[in-house]
Amino acid sequence: MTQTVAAAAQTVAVLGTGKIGEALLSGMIRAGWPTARLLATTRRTDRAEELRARYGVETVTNDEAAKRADTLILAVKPQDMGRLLDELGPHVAADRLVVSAAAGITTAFIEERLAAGTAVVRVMPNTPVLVDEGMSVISAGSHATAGHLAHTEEIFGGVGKTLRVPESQQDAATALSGSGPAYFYFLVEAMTDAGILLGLPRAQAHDLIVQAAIGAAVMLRDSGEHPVKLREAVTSPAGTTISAIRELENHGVRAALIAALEAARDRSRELAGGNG
Ligand SMILES: NC(=O)C1=CN([C@@H]2O[C@H](COP(=O)(O)OP(=O)(O)OC[C@H]3O[C@@H](n4cnc5c(N)ncnc54)[C@H](OP(=O)(O)O)[C@@H]3O)[C@@H](O)[C@H]2O)C=CC1
Ligand SMILES: O=C(O)[C@@H]1CCC=N1
Repeated sequence: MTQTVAAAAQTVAVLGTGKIGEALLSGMIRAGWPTARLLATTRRTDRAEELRARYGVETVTNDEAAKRADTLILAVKPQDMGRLLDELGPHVAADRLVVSAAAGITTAFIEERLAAGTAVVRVMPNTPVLVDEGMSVISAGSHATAGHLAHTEEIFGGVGKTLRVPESQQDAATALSGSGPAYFYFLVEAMTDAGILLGLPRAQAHDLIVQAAIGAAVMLRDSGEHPVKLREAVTSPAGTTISAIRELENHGVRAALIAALEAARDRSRELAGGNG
């Protein structure tokens, strides 16, 4: 997908180019950002070499990224954020936009460690940005303007959908959307094991479940129907599906999912406190 990048004159740096940082970097390149306008930072030189070879982007130190980039996307682990901000603080001019993709880290946590008035935006993306089907949930910090939010949407909108929420909803959004893909992979893994139990070869079981997941996802997205209605259409009287649903209810799968997402939300809330 090649798009016109209105803000192409802007330089964007990804600081901490691991799994999500690389996914974003590759997505921005697919969306038409000139590599000359992108910078990446890493902690290890072998990782920097890998990124240069794979994408042709310049890799620099965190200080240099802070000096040269208009927008800094912070993609280190929440536990590394305090240290990174201590390192960056003196080098980030107050006219820069700082975007954090870290779970749990509040915009206030970042603002306190940067020059007064620096614009900060908090974003929770997810790994389907790798296939341009990401979801990025966006909240403004106290100095971020409509222009800063629009610029952030331009970056993340190139690799999927975006949604603005008040920052008070970010931990919940992280539980649903940031972590969300992992729950579906977990279900596919478990259902493939069930296929083995029922005597199917693993590859065939995998293909059947993945296609069921894709079909169900497209119907959920495109039909406009409530999931209950879609499930009822599969569930024939005295048939196979209701036998399975009874077992899911007997095993408390609905309650387990609610508890799981609540635990993810609570962990997100804890993470800003994990910086020392
Ligand atoms: N993975 C996901 O699905 C999602 C992750 N996130 C958030 O993204 C962030 C990163 O997660 P993820 O990509 O999974 O983790 P990774 O560990 O893959 O990426 C973090 C990267 O940051 C590097 N790093 C750490 N400190 C520095 C530093 N001071 N300077 C430069 N680079 C540094 C690490 O280097 P090294 O390799 O040497 O450790 C690592 O490559 C987290 O805050 C997470 O909450 C948000 C949404 C989804
Ligand atoms: O597991 C995590 O903490 C990160 C944040 C959302 C998805 N992965």
